[in-house]
Amino acid sequence: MNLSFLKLHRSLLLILVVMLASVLTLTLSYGHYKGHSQIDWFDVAGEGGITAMTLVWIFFILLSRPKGRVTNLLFSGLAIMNLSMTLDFIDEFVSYSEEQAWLSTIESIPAPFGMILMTMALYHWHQEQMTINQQLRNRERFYREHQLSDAISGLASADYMKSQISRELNLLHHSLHGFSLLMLDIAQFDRFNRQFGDAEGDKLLQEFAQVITLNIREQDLVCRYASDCFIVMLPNTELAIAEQLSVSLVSALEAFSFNSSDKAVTYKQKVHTSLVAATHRDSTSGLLSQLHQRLLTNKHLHGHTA
Ligand SMILES: Nc1nc2c(ncn2[C@@H]2O[C@H](COP(=O)(O)OP(=O)(O)OP(=O)(O)O)[C@@H](O)[C@H]2O)c(=O)[nH]1
Repeated sequence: MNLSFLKLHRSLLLILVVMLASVLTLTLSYGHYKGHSQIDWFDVAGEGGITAMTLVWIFFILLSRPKGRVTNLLFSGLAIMNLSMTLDFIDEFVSYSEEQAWLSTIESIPAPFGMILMTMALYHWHQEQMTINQQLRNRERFYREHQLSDAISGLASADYMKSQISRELNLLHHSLHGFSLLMLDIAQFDRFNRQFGDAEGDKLLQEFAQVITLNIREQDLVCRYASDCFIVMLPNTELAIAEQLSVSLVSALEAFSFNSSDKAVTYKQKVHTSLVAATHRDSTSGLLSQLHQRLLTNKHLHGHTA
C-alpha cells in the first residue's frame, strides 16, 4: 500500500485526533459508567461498527486524494458525521447527570451538517471527475477498472483492448464505416534497454504513451499491447483515413526527443507499424494475428534499423 498521500494530510489527521480526543475527554469526564448489565451489546456492535467504518473511509480518502477543496470537504463531512457517531457510541456505555444531559442531546446535531458537507463534496468531486474523464478519454473509452490498465504506461491493457475489439465487431453491422486497428512497435527497444537500463526503458514507454494519447482523436482508444508494442483502435475509420492518421502519428513519435533522466542523452526512436481494417467476418484473435503478421512483414521490408 502506497502511503505517500497520507503525508500530505498531516494537519487533517491532527484535527481528527484532537477532535476525537476532546470528545472522549469530555464525555468520559462528565459521564458515569452505566454498569455491565445496562449495556446493550447489539447496539454497541452496530454503533461501534459504523463509527469505525467512517474512520476507515476517512483513512482511504486521505490515502487516495491530493490536497484540495474536494478532499477538505470529504474529510470535514465524514469527520463531523463521525463526531455524531462517536457520541452515540459512547452513550452506550455512560449516562450523564441532568446538568450534563446536553452531551447526550447534541449527539444527533453534527450528522446533518456532515451530510450537507458530504453532498457539497460529492458535487465538486463530480465536477473534478468530468475534467479528469476528459483527460482519460483515450485510455478508457466506456469503462473504468484499474485491473484493466497497464501499470507502466497508464494505458488500457491488452485484455481491455480485446474486449473493446469484440464489442466493435458486434456493432459492425450497425455502423456506416468499419473500424481500423493500428499497431505501433518501437524499433530496437531491446537495444535501448541494454544501453540505458530498464528504468529509462520504462520512462520511454510512458512518454511514448503520452505522445500517442496527445495525437489521437477523441473517439480512439490506445492500449499497451505487449512490451514495446501499442495498439490504437480507430472506430468508424476506413483504411485510407487510418493510413493518414498512422502517418501523422508516426511522424509525431519519430520527432519526439527522449531525454534521459539525467538529461545527458537525447534520443529519437524509429517506429514500425501495421494496419488492418475490420470486417464483419473477422474475429478478435484473427485481427490481432493479421496485425502481428503485417508488422513482421513491415519490419522485414524496412529492416531493423533504429
Ligand atoms: N523497460 C522495459 N522493458 C520491457 C518491458 N517489457 C518488455 N521489455 C523489454 O522490451 C524488449 C523487447 O524486445 P524485442 O521484442 O526484441 O523488440 P525490439 O528490440 O524493439 O525489436 P524490434 O521491434 O524487432 O526492433 C525486451 O528487451 C524486453 O525485455 C517493460 O515493461 N519495461
